[in-house]
Amino acid sequence: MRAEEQEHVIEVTDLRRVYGGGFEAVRGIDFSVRRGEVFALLGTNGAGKTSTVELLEGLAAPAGGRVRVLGHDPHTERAAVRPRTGVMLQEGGFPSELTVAETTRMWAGCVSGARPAGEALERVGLSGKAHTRVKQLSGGERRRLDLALALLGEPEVLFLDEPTTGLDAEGRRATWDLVRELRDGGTTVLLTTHYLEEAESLADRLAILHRGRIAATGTPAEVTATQPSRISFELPEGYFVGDLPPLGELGVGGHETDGRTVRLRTRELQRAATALLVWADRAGVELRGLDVRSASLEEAFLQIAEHASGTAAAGATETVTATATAMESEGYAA
Ligand SMILES: Nc1ncnc2c1ncn2[C@@H]1O[C@H](COP(=O)(O)OP(=O)(O)OP(=O)(O)O)[C@@H](O)[C@H]1O
Repeated sequence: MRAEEQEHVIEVTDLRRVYGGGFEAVRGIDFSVRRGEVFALLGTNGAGKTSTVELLEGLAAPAGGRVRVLGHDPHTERAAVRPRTGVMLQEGGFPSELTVAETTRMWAGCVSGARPAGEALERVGLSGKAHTRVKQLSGGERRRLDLALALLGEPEVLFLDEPTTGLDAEGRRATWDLVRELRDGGTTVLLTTHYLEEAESLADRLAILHRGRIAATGTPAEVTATQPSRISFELPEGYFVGDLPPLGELGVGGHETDGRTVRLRTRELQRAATALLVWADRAGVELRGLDVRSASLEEAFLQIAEHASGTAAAGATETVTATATAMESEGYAA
């Protein structure tokens, strides 16, 4: 790996965000993103994803901890960071009477060294809508316009807050392709998403946020590997669970039955599946509906969120009595 690829372009340490009234939306999180990586922030509604991204973008000051983007504090050294980053917020909020081309040109006027408007629109597949008024765009087309504007300055770091919300399957895939293309060109991308498939397919690494804390982080495969694999099948006629080989010896950590359907959970998938198939073969029976699968990111996400809910229940209503210096300074106070 080249030295510049190891460079952390985003570094977050014990980051906290407190809103007016003392609500702590981000409760001390740590992560870093290397140059050229796609990093996804996942989380349930209200987990703190947007609150975190806004701190990375320098839109607000943290209540505690430290954030560095390209080696600078994005809030106090905004002038050094802003020209090198592209931001796609959840709500673009453009004047709805302007056309797509006018909006793009207007935005380009605020960006130093902006690429031509036509090129940015071409990149996101909006060239055909250049003369359409923004108010006449579909939700998905607006998201693509947001993305075109974020790309105008050819940013080194791109922040995408739910970039594919409202896009149809084709639009979503086109956006994924574009993100991969940007990553391959060396752009660092931090995105938030509700779509686990999106994170699984795009992210080099991810963090699952839950109630302002990181509940799990790693590559999609590492996060998924924290969950057991599953085997399900129908018990053959005349057989009971007790007739199966001893489940504990197969590395099966738990099982459920639903009528004749048996579901096993195991961290030793190959051993458990092999023993089961050998048993069925020797008994001369068919395991109907046999389904053997590793955990998906979705299962990992649901398990982690559920577990974190249980352990965080006591702290769910936690607020902090923030000091005035820790409070938001940019109109976020309630
Ligand atoms: N301006 C604000 N004032 C007070 N609380 C806020 C403010 N903005 C957000 N919050 C609260 O902070 C928490 C985190 O919100 P945030 O928007 O960061 O979550 P999110 O993970 O992006 O959620 P979603 O997936 O729903 O977009 C929520 O409980 C939200 O209600």
